[in-house]
Amino acid sequence: MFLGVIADDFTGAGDIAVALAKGVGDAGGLATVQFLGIPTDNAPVGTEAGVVALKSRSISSEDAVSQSLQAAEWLLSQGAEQIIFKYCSTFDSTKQGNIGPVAEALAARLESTQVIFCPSFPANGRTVYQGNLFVKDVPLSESSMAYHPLTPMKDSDIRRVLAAQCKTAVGHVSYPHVLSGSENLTHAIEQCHAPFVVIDAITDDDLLTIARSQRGVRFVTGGSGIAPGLAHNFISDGRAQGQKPSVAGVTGPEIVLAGSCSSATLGQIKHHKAHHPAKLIDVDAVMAGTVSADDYVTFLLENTGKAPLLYSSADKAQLKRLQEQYGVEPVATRLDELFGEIASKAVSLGVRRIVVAGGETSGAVATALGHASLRVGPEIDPGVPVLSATDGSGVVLALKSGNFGTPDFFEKALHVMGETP
Ligand SMILES: Nc1ncnc2c1ncn2[C@@H]1O[C@H](COP(=O)(O)OP(=O)(O)O)[C@@H](O)[C@H]1O
Ligand SMILES: O=C(O)[C@@H](O)C(=O)COP(=O)(O)O
Repeated sequence: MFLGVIADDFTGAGDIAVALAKGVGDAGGLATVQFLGIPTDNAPVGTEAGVVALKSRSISSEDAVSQSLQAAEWLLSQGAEQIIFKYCSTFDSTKQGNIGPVAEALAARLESTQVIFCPSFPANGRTVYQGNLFVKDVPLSESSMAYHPLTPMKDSDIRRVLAAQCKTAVGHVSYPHVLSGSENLTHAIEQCHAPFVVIDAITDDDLLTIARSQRGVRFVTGGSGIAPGLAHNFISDGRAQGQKPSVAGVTGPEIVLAGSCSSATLGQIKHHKAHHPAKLIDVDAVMAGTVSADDYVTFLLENTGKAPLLYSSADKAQLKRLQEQYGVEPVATRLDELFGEIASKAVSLGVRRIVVAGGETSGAVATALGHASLRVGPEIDPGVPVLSATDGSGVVLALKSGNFGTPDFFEKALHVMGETP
């Protein structure tokens, strides 16, 4: 294993896994496997990049640090030379962290005196300029991320967001240094004299420059945007051959589950509902215990073949009412459990293709399904691959970050899952 990734949620893990597997242009990427939780066994022979998916974004900082350190130990034991801490391209975090505390702990373990922070992901409209994160043409704090159910992002200046989460000094390397090429950039990073360095990046070319500057660096942090270049470092050095991600297609019964309340998912639900059977989860009934997973599984199984959608997703006003009435954590936890239970019942009854919208929701579903690892297949939309269980169960998953994907994503995902390379 050349590269080891610790991802703070399951959709983010798939996002970076496909970026590493694709690499740069025709040169291809690394043989990448995504692990669900901290593995107990060795990685499959031939794994060049291993991505450990944690569900550590919204848990306590202590737990996030402890799990991330354990993941790092396993990756190091598999031979990983470079460790990446992958967080969201919108820097999703709570007031306490967990980006800052986890990065501090990993930097100490890996004896890194300087660490870059690079969430930029231009393919999905996330760029960083003057230390401020933009989502398409608006600052982060004016995007829908300001209303996220668990990690509302109210400040676009990620230098300030990071500094508030940790004791380590946070510096900044500005855009002109990135434009000046990787050698000059390396020098600018050193000159910054702060242990944590936020770097501006607007285009994919900028990310390649930044990735080149990180060749041989033991610890890097970022979104998935920087990953193709980091994979490419091993290919251009002649250490890996480069390959294209592919997995065998599956055409079995299908379901779509959405727990994300992000604006892209709300648009995808609206689009999908117009032509497919869809059911909204009655959150009040769930909280009162008057509906069960079985009720919803029945709806899904009655409609397989027609791409049935089950969703809890709510708009800003509904979300506010539900969270005020039941509490943010209790309602999210109950819905995550429900989605997990529904998915595992559906698989036991023959469902083989599952599309999930939402990072936490995907984490709950994938954990409930219990696959130890997933092979990375083709990319459906930027940052969302087909993932195929390696345990012979024939299950394929598409775990979509809330704000990723075109309006027709759900149908498209089911179609790509069925394609054989
Ligand atoms: N109607 C709802 N009311 C309150 N919370 C909800 C509702 N629907 C979903 N949630 C919770 O909101 C969170 C959405 O987060 P997530 O799945 O990570 O989506 P995203 O990828 O958009 O961030 C989940 O924990 C989910 O259980
Ligand atoms: O980096 C990204 O934007 C994604 O990989 C990601 O982590 C998004 O998080 P969710 O929307 O919570 O899935």
